[in-house]
Amino acid sequence: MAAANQTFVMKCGGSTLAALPDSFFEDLKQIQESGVQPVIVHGGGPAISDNLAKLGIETEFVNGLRKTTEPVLDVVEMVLAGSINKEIIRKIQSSGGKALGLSGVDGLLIQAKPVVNSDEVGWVGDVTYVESSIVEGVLRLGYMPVIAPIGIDASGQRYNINADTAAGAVASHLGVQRMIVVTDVPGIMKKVQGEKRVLPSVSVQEIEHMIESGEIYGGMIPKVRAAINCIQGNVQEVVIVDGSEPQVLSRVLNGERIGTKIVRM
Ligand SMILES: Nc1ncnc2c1ncn2[C@@H]1O[C@H](COP(=O)(O)OP(=O)(O)O)[C@@H](O)[C@H]1O
Ligand SMILES: CC(=O)N[C@@H](CCC(=O)OP(=O)(O)O)C(=O)O
Repeated sequence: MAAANQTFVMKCGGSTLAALPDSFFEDLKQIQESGVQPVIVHGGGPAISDNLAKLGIETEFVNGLRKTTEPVLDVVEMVLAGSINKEIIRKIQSSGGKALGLSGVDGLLIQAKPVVNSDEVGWVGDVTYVESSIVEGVLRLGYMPVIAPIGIDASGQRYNINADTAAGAVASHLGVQRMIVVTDVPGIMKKVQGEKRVLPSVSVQEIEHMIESGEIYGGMIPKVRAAINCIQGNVQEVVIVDGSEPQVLSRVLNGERIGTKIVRM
């Protein structure tokens, strides 16, 4: 196990949340008990899409970002800060862990401004500041913070923030060394001699090249962009892993080579 009192950020994607086995949450509880402090930022894209469909509200993505009108924003907040956040809290508590749910709106935790192409995507935000003292306070109380990626600005306007982007910003502002991105694929994959393989590590340059060539696309793009942004600061490495791998979190914390590591080079 990694050194006591080490804090790491874990981003948990909507693609994998429902399928995470009980053993994932047991692992999380053991990590917490060992004194390593997880900070969770979660997504929930598929659940948002399901709820919008049920309500008959159309939705579309522009370069991986959901076009967010006022009615879409209502559903995004309801699903992320409501049902998904509380489902994660219940699962952690059922496994004996201690968790406290927050959205980025609470205590002005995630402050945001409109993204540059807001004329295209509507109420989508970029993070301007993270009130890390709130996260640190929750950790001091002995709870793992579980954060829904809704942002807010000085006027009280809410924003829909991509969960990878929010997690990267939380990691940067907290100054943690490691961010673990839990998703539904075993890492960044690349075709090598006709066979798809997981890349054990990848540099910023290789990522840019793979985006250009179309080998990295869709939901992987905000992940690698967030990773690139945070490894320019204090964060030393971002690891992308599959949540269905047994004890994936403690294996990463123990230094096992699993998934794809994005490192400064
Ligand atoms: N090079 C790549 N290697 C692995 N997955 C990739 C790659 N490029 C794109 N993807 C896609 O990214 C998806 C993960 O992103 P996403 O569905 O948004 O997950 P999450 O909900 O965890 O954020 C994978 O399921 C896969 O379809
Ligand atoms: C702006 C934007 O696209 N926001 C995302 C927020 C949720 C998210 O990012 O969830 P995943 O991690 O499961 O993809 C959305 O509305 O789907």
